[in-house]
Parts: sequence; structure tokens; C-alpha cells
Amino acid sequence: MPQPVTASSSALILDGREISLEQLIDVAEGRLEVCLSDDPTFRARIEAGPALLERLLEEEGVVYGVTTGYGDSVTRAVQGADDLEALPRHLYTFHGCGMGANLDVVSSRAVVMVRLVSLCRGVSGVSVALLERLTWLLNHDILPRIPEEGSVGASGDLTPLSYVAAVLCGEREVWIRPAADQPHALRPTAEVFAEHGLTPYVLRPKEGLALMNGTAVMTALAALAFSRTTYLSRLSSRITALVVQALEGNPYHFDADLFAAKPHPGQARVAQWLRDDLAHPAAPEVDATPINSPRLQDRYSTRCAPHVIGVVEDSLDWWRSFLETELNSANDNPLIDVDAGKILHGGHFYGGHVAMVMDSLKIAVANLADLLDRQLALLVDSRYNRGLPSNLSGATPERAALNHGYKAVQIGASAWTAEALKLTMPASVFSRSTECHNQDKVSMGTIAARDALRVLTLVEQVAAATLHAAIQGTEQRAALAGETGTPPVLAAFVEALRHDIARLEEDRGLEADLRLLCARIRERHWALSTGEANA
Ligand SMILES: N[C@@H](Cc1ccc(O)cc1)C(=O)O
Repeated sequence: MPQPVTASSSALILDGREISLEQLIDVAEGRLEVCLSDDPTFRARIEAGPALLERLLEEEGVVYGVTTGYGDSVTRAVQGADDLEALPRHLYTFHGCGMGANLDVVSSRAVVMVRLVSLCRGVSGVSVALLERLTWLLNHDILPRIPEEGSVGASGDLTPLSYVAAVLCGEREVWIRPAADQPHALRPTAEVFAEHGLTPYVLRPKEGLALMNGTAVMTALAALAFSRTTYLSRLSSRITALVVQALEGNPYHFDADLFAAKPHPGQARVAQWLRDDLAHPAAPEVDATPINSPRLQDRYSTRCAPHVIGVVEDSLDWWRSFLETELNSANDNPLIDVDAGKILHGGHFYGGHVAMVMDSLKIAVANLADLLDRQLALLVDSRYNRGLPSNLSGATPERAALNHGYKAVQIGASAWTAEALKLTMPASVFSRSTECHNQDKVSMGTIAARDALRVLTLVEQVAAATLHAAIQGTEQRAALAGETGTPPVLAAFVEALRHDIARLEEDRGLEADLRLLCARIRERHWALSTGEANA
């Protein structure tokens, strides 16, 4: 029996209470351990579920998935102690048909954590021993290998979650670090358990369904996508400020009075960030000279940036609300309501809310790529960039003919943007009737979440490309404008970036720079809020 980790200040105590998306991400990214509460009330509440089931079985009651076949096979009775014990084993076994790439280690951790949080609600009929096994996996950083394809997102994520159930029972493979300083590698679960003196877990009636018949994979992936989106949205605002600065754009497009007239709060927040970054608090009054700005109106990719990025910012609250409700819900079937003394048969494994969040998030995020790609197009084109070199080449005038600066980077950004936009097709509208028409309306939430993550990767690449060019453009503008110079927040940011990437003078391949910038974005390297120091 694995020993529970004792609570330490850095451990998140799980006792059936709600957790936030941020806490989930901290666990997934390995910053936070979890600890199952030893509060007797919590443990008694959990144990009451399997006890009620046992009682029902003794009285020969009928419970879906415990004394019946699964799904459409509900009409087949399963009887006899041996068959009742074998049933959950069959469930994960016949679902062992996952395909596609394996989820990475962070995603696998998130999946295990999301399932654990849900089962801790105490209405899924699992034992404390099963919760302890899941906790043990997380704290030993031993994680199931989970192939990412094969879920229709209602009946939850049956096939990918079968890999969690099978691992608890000592089967299939786990990710484990060979040594503390080495990356995770795959090994047979049985071998790893033997080394830890851990016997395979034997699932009790209903525990297979409780583990698999829920939305943990899509919710875990969605939480990771949400987290990446919050940073990308803020970074897109910073990049926009650099582009406005490099293009000598009109900073008064972000005036506070202007945004008070159309007061979407997230959009107003982006305008505020732009005002702070550009150090332009307010537009001048009409009788001041010069009127407003030498260029009255910029193109939409800068003038309307708060309106594009604002859609992301204003959606964060409802995305969070859907995802946190799903994360903290019991989403399997049937539920065991001990207080009411009821077995409740329903369809909480239907991941429609996650699907909706992911379909809309990927559309809003792909629009960030489109915005940044248009900004990059203005930067590199000497017809629009107000005196900056063609393709922002940093070469000396004598070598200008030979050098092509950001030409290929811009072509790359166009390709990544097109690919991101192409992936915005909603997944949730592609329901298929399946499993002999028992699952005749499904959510496709897991596909939506996987799409969203791919879109995010592409948009982060576009952000890296535009950022690289934008700091080059900002420096070139400063050189042209002389002492009027770069606003302090932007100057500090450019300086921080110059620790990582050199100015582009003579042509050079920028793959390594772009990969480094993408990694920096993923690790939220720069503190972007006004007033915070840059990393
Ligand atoms: N979620 C299904 C159960 C199910 C489980 C496994 C399956 O292979 C199919 C269906 C239901 O409750 O109706």
C-alpha cells in the first residue's frame, strides 16, 4: 500500500474542495505536489460510495457498468463474483486501442490530476485506496503513456483514460526519469512497480468506469491551452506596441476616452497596456498642434489591435468559468449519491462545455496570428514602414543588394498563420453517432482541445517571428529618430531580448533564434505587466 505524502507547505491538499486552473497547471508543470487529505470526514465520505455499491450488490441490485455490460451492451447482465471483478479489467483492456502521438509528460500529469480532482468530489464510488494510487503516481512523477487519439469526447475520454486505468493495474507503459537530471523515458509499468515494491491495483466494481468515463483528457488539455493563451494575449499587446513604435504609428488610437465609449473591459485593458508601453497617456485636445498625429489613421492591424486582442481578453472569464466548473465536477456515469442514497444514471461525461471553449479559443487565438502577421507585413515592406530598410535588413548600404533580412521569416509567418487559420474549423459540430447508436451525439471536445494546442504552437511561432522583427524595427526607428527615442518600457524590453538574440546585421539563419523565442514564450519568460521588471 503506498504511503500518503505528508502535507508540506508546497503541497496542494485534496479534500474534495475546488481547485483553480492555476493550481492544476502548477501540478502539471511539476511545481506543486499533491497530498490526499487525511481528514476523517473526507475519507469517510469517499468510502461511503463503494460501501453503498457493495450493499447494493449484496442485495442483487442492478447498476449500470457494475452488473451490466458497457454502453449499448447495458442489456447484458453480468453476474457472479469472478465476472464482476473481471468487468473493469475488460473495460480498460478493450479500450487499449489509442492511436496517434503520445501526450507529453506535462499533459499526462495534468490528465492524472484532473481525474483525481474529479474523483475526490466523492460521488464516483471509488475507494480512498484508488485516490492514493493516483496521488502516488503524481508525486513519484511516474506517468501513464497516453496516446492522444480515439476519444469522441462523450463517454468522456474512454480510450485515452484506459491508459491511466491500465497503469494503475500494473499494465502498459509509464514515463519515468531514469535519473533526476534526465528526461522521462518509457518503461513497462510492471517493471517500475516491482522496483517500488508496489503491487498492481485491483479495480473494485465501478472503478474502471469512474476512471475512464469522464472528461479528464480534454479538460487537462484545455487548461494547458488556456494558460498559454493568457500569456500570448499579453505578449501580442507588447508586440503591437513595438510595431506601432517602429512604424511611427499614431499612439492616440489607444486613448482612454476613446475606449470608454466602447467599454468591453478586456479590450480597454489592452488599450491601457498599449498606452503604458507607448508612454502616451492621452490624445491632445483639438486645438493643440500638431493635431493628434502626423498620420491621422493607421491601418487596422495596429489601430484595431485592442479590438482583436480584446476578444481574447474578454473571453478569458467565461472560458475559465466553463473549465473550472468542468475540472471540479463529477463527470462520469453513474454517480453514487450517498447523501441521497441514490445511484444516478446520466451523461455528465459529455464534454460540450470544454468543446465550446476550445473551438472558440482556437478561433480567437488564430486571429492573434493573423493580426501579428499583418503587422509583420507592414514592418518589412518599405512601401509601408515609413523609412525603415526593406525587409528590415541591418546590412550596411554597400551590402544592401545582397542582404534579404526578414524576407524568409515573413514567408514563414504567413505559412504558420495560414496553417493556424485552417485549423479553426470547429470540432464540436462534427458529432458522429457511434457505439451502436448508444453514443449518438458526442462532443468532440478532445479533438477541439488538440486543435487548440496546435493552433497555439503556430501562433507562438508567428509571435516569435514578429517579435524578432519588431525589436529590430524599434532599434532602427530609434537610430533614425535620434534622441526622441524609444519609450522606457519598450526600451527595457528590447534590452532584455538582446540578452537572448543578436541584432540581424548580415543575413543569417534565424531558426535557432525563433526556437529560443518560442521556448521563452512557453516558459512565460518576460514579466510583461507594467511596473514588473523584465526577466
Ligand atoms: N459512457 C457510456 C459507457 C460506455 C463505456 C464504455 C464503452 O465502450 C461504451 C460506453 C454510458 O454510460 O452509456
